[in-house]
Amino acid sequence: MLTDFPFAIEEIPTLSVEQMREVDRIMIEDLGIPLIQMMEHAGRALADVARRRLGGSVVGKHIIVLVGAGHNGGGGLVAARHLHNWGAEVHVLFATAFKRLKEETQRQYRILEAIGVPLWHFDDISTPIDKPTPQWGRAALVLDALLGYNLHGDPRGFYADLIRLANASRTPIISLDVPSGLDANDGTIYSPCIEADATVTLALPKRGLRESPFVVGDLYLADIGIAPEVYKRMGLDVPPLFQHQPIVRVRYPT
Ligand SMILES: NC(=O)C1=CN([C@@H]2O[C@H](COP(=O)(O)OP(=O)(O)OC[C@H]3O[C@@H](n4cnc5c(N)ncnc54)[C@H](O)[C@@H]3O)[C@@H](O)[C@H]2O)[C@@H](O)CC1
Ligand SMILES: [K+]
Repeated sequence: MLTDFPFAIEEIPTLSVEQMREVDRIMIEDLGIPLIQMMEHAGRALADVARRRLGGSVVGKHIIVLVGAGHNGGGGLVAARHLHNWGAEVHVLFATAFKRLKEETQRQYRILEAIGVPLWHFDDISTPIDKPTPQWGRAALVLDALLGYNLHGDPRGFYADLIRLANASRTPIISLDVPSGLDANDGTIYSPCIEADATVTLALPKRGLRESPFVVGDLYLADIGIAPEVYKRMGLDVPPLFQHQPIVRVRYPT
């Protein structure tokens, strides 16, 4: 199912970051759908694609989840929880301190802490940053939930360190929404940028994804429950993308 190519990217409206923010605003403020609900769908979709790309089961598989301060990070923490529940050995690496996390992301952090999923702040790990930490050698998969559509400029500090570590590890990477380091609006590839094997983007593709298939990898589109009325209100004509399944593959022009 997930391997179908029901839609070519040019058949689907691609959104600017500003339009995506407007989708969020209408959903939350006008329709009363809380962010945490969309975040749950986002993270669950990321976990589903991870399981599928690992052959259908994650039992005993070592998965590293890279998490930033924003809602992209929150989605990564949701995915970490579902993969843990499905039997994976999940390690979460944060690029920043708990107090810097956005409120909804802190909530997800506390849930994982209560469950007992290993949570590492990047500078807890004394390993020199230029050598992959031991887990990287064992990892079957890395999930990139460091930066989403609110990236501004070159990734800084531990974000940059984790991006370099992930790329250097040669472990397959699945990015949430956009590969961290790629500008969701104009496709600028900042330095460093995650080189994803796959990207699970949310609701509709962001414009920047069209320009750079080589860092995006295989592109999946995940249903996070956006009502068609939201797009109508924005003057967007969106086909019924998720009529058969909650996640669809999107193909780039050959
Ligand atoms: N409708 C949607 O599209 C939804 C989107 N969600 C997620 O929310 C994300 C956007 O969330 P946010 O607005 O919190 O932003 P992000 O999660 O994209 O990250 C912003 C954070 O990263 C930091 N940052 C930005 N540029 C940086 C740089 N160059 N170096 C280091 N740190 C940097 C900022 O300080 C900020 O804390 C989307 O990408 C998506 O993953 C979902 O949670 C909910 C619904
Ligand atoms: K990301």
